[in-house]
Amino acid sequence: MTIQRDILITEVALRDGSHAIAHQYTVDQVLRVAKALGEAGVPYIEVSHGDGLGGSSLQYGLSLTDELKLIEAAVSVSGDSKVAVLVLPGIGTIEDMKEAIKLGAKMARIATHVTEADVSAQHISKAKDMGLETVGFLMMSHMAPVDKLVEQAKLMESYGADTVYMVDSAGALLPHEVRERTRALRDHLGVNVGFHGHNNLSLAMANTLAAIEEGAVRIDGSIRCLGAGAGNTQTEVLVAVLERMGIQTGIDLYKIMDTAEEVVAPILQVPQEITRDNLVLGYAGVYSSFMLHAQRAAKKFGIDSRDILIELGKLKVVGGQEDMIIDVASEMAKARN
Ligand SMILES: CC[C@H](O)CC(=O)C(=O)O
Ligand SMILES: [Mn+2]
Repeated sequence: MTIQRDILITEVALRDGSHAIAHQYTVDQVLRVAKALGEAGVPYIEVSHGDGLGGSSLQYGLSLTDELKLIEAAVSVSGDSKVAVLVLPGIGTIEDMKEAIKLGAKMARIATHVTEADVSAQHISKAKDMGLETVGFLMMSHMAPVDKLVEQAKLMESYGADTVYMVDSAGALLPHEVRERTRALRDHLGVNVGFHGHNNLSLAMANTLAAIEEGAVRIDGSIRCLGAGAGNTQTEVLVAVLERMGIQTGIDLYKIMDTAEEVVAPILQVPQEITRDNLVLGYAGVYSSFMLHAQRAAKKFGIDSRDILIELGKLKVVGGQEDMIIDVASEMAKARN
């Protein structure tokens, strides 16, 4: 039987959520979550270190478990769901993708800063050659004006991406900005448009609906908001809202709610809430994945983590510049003494 899906959801808790739990996923947790997501009918499940394949490092945070073991575990229990991997050129290599394919990964999402799509050329074309469904993932999309975003998305399309995502990494975009950007992408691309939000300003759902209304057909969610910062658009809530709107996701509402409550909630180290630090991520336009790093630096140097995040926002620090968090905190501590 073919399942009707108007919108294809990629569940990112087993990748983006890795940031929220300091990359401490165990094989057992991944087995339980991926099995339940598969049974609920989630079409795509992303599994990798939070910063993508090869991300386990002192700079980004060491994984408790080798991500290849986590991918293998997810593939073994996820049934008809496809397992996806995230790859940031400069961190994850073509060899890493080959390993993931051997284990059964079916989709690669190649992520770059919103103005640096050119560095994705080789990864996107290789991923396509190797038979993967391929997504271009333009992170920190709030940092580029609409025409720049479109230009960069077109580059990814030209390299062979099947879908290009606007990624609101900081949860900083407002609904009218998402609307305008999605419409422009829709007007200028021949491939699917996707949206990945973060809930730091409590706008992930509103932004997701704005993106869908303007033609986005690929949407990311994290179950129980298990994503970086305040998490992403909450998958089980999104399924319910879309069902009310008559939009089919092909996901079983009761099963995804049960997964959230019984399988994912016990994994959370703290509830995923819009804490003051998460709010500041969205307000200042800072990478959601910087949160735990900033909190650690705040503790070490005795600085208010909000001041560090605001300064990082002013400096327009982007992914890969995690070392700047320590620099900023130590400069602030020096200036104070
Ligand atoms: C550092 C990679 C990042 O977590 C990817 C992502 O989900 C985002 O930019 O929001
Ligand atoms: Mn994210």
